[in-house]
Amino acid sequence: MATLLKLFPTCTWTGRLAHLSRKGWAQSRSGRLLPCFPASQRCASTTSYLTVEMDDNTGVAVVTMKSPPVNSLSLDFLTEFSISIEKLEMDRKCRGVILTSGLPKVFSAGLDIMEMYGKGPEHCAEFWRAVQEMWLKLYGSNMITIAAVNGSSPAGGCLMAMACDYRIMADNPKYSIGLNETLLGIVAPFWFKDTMMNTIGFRATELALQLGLLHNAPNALRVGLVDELVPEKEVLSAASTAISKWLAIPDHARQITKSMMRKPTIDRLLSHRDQDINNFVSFITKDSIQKSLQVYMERLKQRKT
Ligand SMILES: CC/C=C\CCC/C=C/C(=O)SCCNC(=O)CCNC(=O)[C@H](O)C(C)(C)COP(=O)(O)OP(=O)(O)OC[C@H]1O[C@@H](n2cnc3c(N)ncnc32)[C@H](O)[C@@H]1OP(=O)(O)O
Repeated sequence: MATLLKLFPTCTWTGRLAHLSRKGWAQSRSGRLLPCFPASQRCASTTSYLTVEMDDNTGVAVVTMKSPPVNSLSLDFLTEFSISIEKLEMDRKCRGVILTSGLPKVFSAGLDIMEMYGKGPEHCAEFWRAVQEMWLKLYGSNMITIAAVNGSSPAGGCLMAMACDYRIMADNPKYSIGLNETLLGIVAPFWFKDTMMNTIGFRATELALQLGLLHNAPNALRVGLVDELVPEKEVLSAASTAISKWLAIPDHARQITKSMMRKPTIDRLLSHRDQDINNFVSFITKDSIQKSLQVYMERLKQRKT
């Protein structure tokens, strides 16, 4: 408990653990005093954008993104996200993470466009490093990672989901997922492309990236961008069921296998990290690209009227 309190300073215990720590014993029917073990030990910590609920019994943490209106990935959000994943990674009891959204209709709207619009080169560089960090933490995690995609998930939101080991999406044709960067007049970087290729293969990625395809849920399942579709209300419970299969595999064997599959892709970014930041900064600060972002944002806002 001490370790978890160190990791989650704002931690509040739920279930019967608080009761146990006060009393610690229960009376059996025959009247004997028996040590009382809690049925479940849950620990929840909340930051500005995330809630992390750790269940010590299962070793699974549910990370819920809650940054209204659309869970866009701002610099602050990304920083908090990476810190939370790092903390879970260091927690020896945590073997798996379910990533989901606490907002209706949206898993994540992807990178916060306002972090890339009208900002100077230093800010853009800091932002891009945070985007890289989020991906490195998630794609390179030793933990089992399941994305419970309970809403739309364009661009950076899709990257987040693809960085997980398994994706379950709400069976709602109104929800879409994909790397739609070209629709904004921008280009998905090589490691976004690599992540998608590793997920759905070369040809499907070539089509998806050039056309900026946002697949609705049934199409996402068809191309293999998600692994399961379930009724919206069941996304989280389906993720719990799915993760139990992964938990049954010995950690060391699963982790080495995961690393074998993902390391070359991760190493490619690590060995070009600064160059990738410089590319991003010089691309995104171009007047023509700034104009494209402005037009895209205006269209987004007009859609509502
Ligand atoms: C060399 C490499 C160079 C560059 C690489 C860059 C890679 C970029 C990756 C990205 O992730 S770019 C972001 C792409 N994201 C999108 O295109 C998503 C846009 N949003 C939507 O499609 C929808 O908002 C939605 C997610 C489907 C949700 O729809 P809904 O109807 O529920 O909400 P609404 O559209 O009304 O939006 C509410 C509110 O939020 C603002 N918004 C939406 N998305 C973003 C975003 N990504 N960043 C910042 N702000 C966003 C939207 O404008 C509305 O604002 P308002 O209430 O003030 O009008």
